Amino acid sequence: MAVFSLPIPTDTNALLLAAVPILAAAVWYRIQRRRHFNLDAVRGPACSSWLYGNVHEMLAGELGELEREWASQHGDIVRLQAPFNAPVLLVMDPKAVQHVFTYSVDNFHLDRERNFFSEILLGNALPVIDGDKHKRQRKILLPGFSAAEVKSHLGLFTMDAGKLVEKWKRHLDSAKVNSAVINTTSDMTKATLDAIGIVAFDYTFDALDGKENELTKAYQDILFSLFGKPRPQDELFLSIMGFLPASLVRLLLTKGPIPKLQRAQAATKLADGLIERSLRDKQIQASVEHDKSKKDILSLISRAYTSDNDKMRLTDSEMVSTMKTMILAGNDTTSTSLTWALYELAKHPEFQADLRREIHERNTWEPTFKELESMTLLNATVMEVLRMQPSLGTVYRQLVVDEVLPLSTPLKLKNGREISQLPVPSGTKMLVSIEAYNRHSDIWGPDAGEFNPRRWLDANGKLGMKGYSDTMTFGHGARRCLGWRFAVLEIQAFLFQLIGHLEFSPSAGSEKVIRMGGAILTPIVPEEFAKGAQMPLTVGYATMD
Ligand code: HEM
Repeated sequence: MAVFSLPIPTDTNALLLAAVPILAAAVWYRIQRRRHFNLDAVRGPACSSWLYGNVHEMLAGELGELEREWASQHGDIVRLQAPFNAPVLLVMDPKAVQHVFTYSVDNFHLDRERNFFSEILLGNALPVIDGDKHKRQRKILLPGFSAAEVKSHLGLFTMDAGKLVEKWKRHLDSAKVNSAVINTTSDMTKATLDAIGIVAFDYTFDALDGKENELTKAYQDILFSLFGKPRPQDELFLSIMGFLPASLVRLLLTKGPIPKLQRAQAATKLADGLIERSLRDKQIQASVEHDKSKKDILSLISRAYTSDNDKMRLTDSEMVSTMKTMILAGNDTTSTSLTWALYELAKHPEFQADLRREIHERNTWEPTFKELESMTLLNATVMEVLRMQPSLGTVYRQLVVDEVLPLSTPLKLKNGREISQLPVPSGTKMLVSIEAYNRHSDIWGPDAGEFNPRRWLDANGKLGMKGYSDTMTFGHGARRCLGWRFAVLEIQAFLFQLIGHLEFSPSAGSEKVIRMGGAILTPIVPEEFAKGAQMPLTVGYATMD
């Protein structure tokens, strides 16, 4: 019998039956391909050191510089090298970045080794935990960050911004000058620390008034000193930690003679003491008075703490960790964004003048939440600054399952083959670039690298459809920044006062400023690296219309 005369199954069941082995073979083939895909096939820059790798070159440089160069040579996913030739993927492809954030808590965990350092500062807080623990804690905290709660802090933000304006005006008056160069970043950090102290746990730092406070000093530049400008041997140290059990690493880091970490330990000890004292007072207040009028986050959480529902109750150590997170995650990020906002506006004087006009048109120094929300240029400025200058330029992840990354643009491999999705094995480490997403020309057009707040406006000059969630500045998905509404309102309120009252222009120092990533996007004058964050701008009185 000829082959062609073999009976061909014609009914649906038989067709399905025949399709099963074919489908199974296809699935098996895909799984095998995923498993056996070798990341060495992904292109990346040459690396001269097997021992140190080349990740540190990127983290120690100006944010975005090397990333852009590598993307133009190798594509939007680049293979870098950690010490001992371990692959690290630099992820800049927009679809892949979104995918990582969306599945962060389950599949793309925090980087194990870097997380040990965050743990020293924060304990078992939200930005340090993964999986179900993370989901539970986030559910408890979310109500404290709702739009209604956040609105109630506007008066405080306006007052603190007013204090900063007064301080800089006093500086000009006492020097009897109309303008002077001021290191804006230093006072900005103090002003936002004062705000977060009250907002988070009703604590008065009075940092802007120059009150000596051990905690203020301990937290000054702490993230930059811990994570900023890593050296090759720091990356080697991290890699060696990867071979050790977690308990031994924790022992080494907490008891070892590492100056950076000793400073972090000291800051943590101080913060723990202060927060534990405040916490005890709040718990007594919450249980005795049932005072629902207090809006600070600690009061809100304390009320939850007295809840009868076990699942909705934070433990003592979780409460302390949460408060430390508010100070660390909420302060440097916001003050940095504000500092970069002044820098961008100083470099764009016409736009600064237009924004000032919009502020003066309000005829008030105490705008309501609704008024701030309705201000076209103010919101366009905040969105554009957050796009161009994301406080966290890069986040670190480690895959805990085999995954396939979807890609916006096909990726060319070393052998010339193009792939439209990238299989990545479990355990792979990744640097996920928020900055690359925010400046990607496929999303933002050919002028993606330029500061242009008007890109947020439609043809009628009104705020268009895009909003704060269109950039990756606050992350995305299950780990999206809990405090984004706080940050946006605080930045709006501060810019309203600062631009309304004062005028900012570049100085000789600000022309030299570079953007250091690694930790928080920090403005640094390279030849004065030891001085830490600096943004020297010329500050003068604004012309009142
Ligand atoms: C401009 C200011 C801010 C920026 C750019 C920013 C950015 C971010 C980003 C990118 C993440 C996600 C990190 C990741 O996926 O690994 C994050 C998480 C977080 N942020 Fe912010 N943040 C800002 C302000 C704040 C403020 C004011 C607070 C609190 C008052 C805050 C609290 C948090 C917390 C608790 C998390 C962890 C969320 C989670 O893991 O579920 N942030 N932030």
